Amino acid sequence: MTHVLVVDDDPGITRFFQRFFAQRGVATSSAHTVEEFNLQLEKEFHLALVDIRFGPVDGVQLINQITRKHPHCAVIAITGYASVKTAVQAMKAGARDFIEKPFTDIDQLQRQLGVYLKQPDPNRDEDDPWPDLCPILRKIGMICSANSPLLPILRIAMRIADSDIPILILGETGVGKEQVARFVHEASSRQNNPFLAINCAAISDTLLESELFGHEKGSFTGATETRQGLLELANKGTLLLDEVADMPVRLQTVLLRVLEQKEFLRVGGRSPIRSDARILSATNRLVDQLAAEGTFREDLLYRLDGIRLEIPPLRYRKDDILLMMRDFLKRQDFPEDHVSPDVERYLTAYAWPGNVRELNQALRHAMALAGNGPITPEHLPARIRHAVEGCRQDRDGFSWDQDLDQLTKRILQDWLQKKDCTLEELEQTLKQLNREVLFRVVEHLWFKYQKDKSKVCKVLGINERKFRYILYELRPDRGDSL
Ligand SMILES: Nc1ncnc2c1ncn2[C@@H]1O[C@H](COP(=O)(O)OP(=O)(O)OP(=O)(O)O)[C@@H](O)[C@H]1O
Repeated sequence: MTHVLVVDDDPGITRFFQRFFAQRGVATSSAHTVEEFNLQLEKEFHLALVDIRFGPVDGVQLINQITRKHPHCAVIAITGYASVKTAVQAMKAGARDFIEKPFTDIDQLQRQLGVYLKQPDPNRDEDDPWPDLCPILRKIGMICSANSPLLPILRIAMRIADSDIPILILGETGVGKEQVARFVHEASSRQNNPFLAINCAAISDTLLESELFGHEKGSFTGATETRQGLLELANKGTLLLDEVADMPVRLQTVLLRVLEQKEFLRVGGRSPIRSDARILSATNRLVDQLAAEGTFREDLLYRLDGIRLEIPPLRYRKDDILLMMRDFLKRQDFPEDHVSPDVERYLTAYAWPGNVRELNQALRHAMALAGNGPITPEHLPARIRHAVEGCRQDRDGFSWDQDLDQLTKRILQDWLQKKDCTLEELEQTLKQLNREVLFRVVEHLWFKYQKDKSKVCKVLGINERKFRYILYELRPDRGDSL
């Protein structure tokens, strides 16, 4: 018999669920206190509903405990309407979904929870482990393995796809931010309308303005006819502002006004235009730092940053690397068994600073060199071979030298590109480097110990409060994601 655990300090809520599940032939246990929770944790259950405001205790911690002790148990967070952000944090901690109090729509609750009460289907297609996500992944050609740290992010994306919460997608270059934006679009009821993206870093201030908002005929030299902008074209669909942190400051001000007033003017236009485009934004920059330095408007950041989806770097997604490799070769009709096992070792040991984009390039390179023969490590780009062969790896095959070398180079290169490099700036750059290295250490341990905060703290020799403090000190933009 299916067994559900309800963790809520409000007896009204536990009684409600006891009745709800009894009517559906499901046994329920409840926990109103931490002591009761600890007792229940030792028992077996298939589904747990956890209030994220559980008295003095952080419900997210309880979710963590359940998912570690019962990895196959689905956990659903219970949240008040105003705390969707916290619910998203709960999903980052391993909850599969969240339900919002008060429960007024019983049919909706039945639909949401019913999925988790079903017995596993013996005929289930093993290639389709998440029937809700897989059709979308297939449609957009996106790969995500069952163990991927990307999976909880996609679950969150799926859950908030139809809301109007602004989504800010963060992650290193080539990690799949645009793919995730497309996923949000496809998971929403906007899917049959356009999905458009614009790179805010790639074009000049005036061209970007005209691309975004359109222009009237004759509004500037070369404007020979009236053109709609992307905001207008994406009406009822989705517009991704890629590299949003690089948007020129003047346009940031215009965009903020447009988001506030919900209407805009074409360049040279007089009549306000309304667009029901859902705006998503993405960046690989440290956006909070830019806001603190004044290069990115804080009020605009606040507007765009309803919920952050942090896309994990490819080096923490080793199963994804192998799945992507197989998928790539399959699409090129390259026989899968034509790849030497050593290649897989190289691919999973490399740090992939250019993430998925770099992986695809490396596979293209290897295929071209291998011709009709099997792909061996010699066919991989030299930088990958050298990085893997020349580096020290820890017991998991993680290559610190490579990862930290690349990080150092990137940060110092950024510094060198500044026009007048003063000593003071160098000092700041080195401080930033220090922080980044420390953050990488924490990030690495976080994934290594499968997000078990207490284990990470033990290794670092600090308590959990200090851990949070360090994270926010190091990278306020990423503290949320760990
Ligand atoms: N999970 C994935 N499965 C399959 N392909 C992917 C995945 N993630 C990214 N890609 C591919 O990798 C390439 C880069 O992805 P994308 O443009 O989404 O990254 P990005 O983070 O937006 O990059 P940038 O920072 O340069 O804007 C694209 O060709 C995309 O199709």
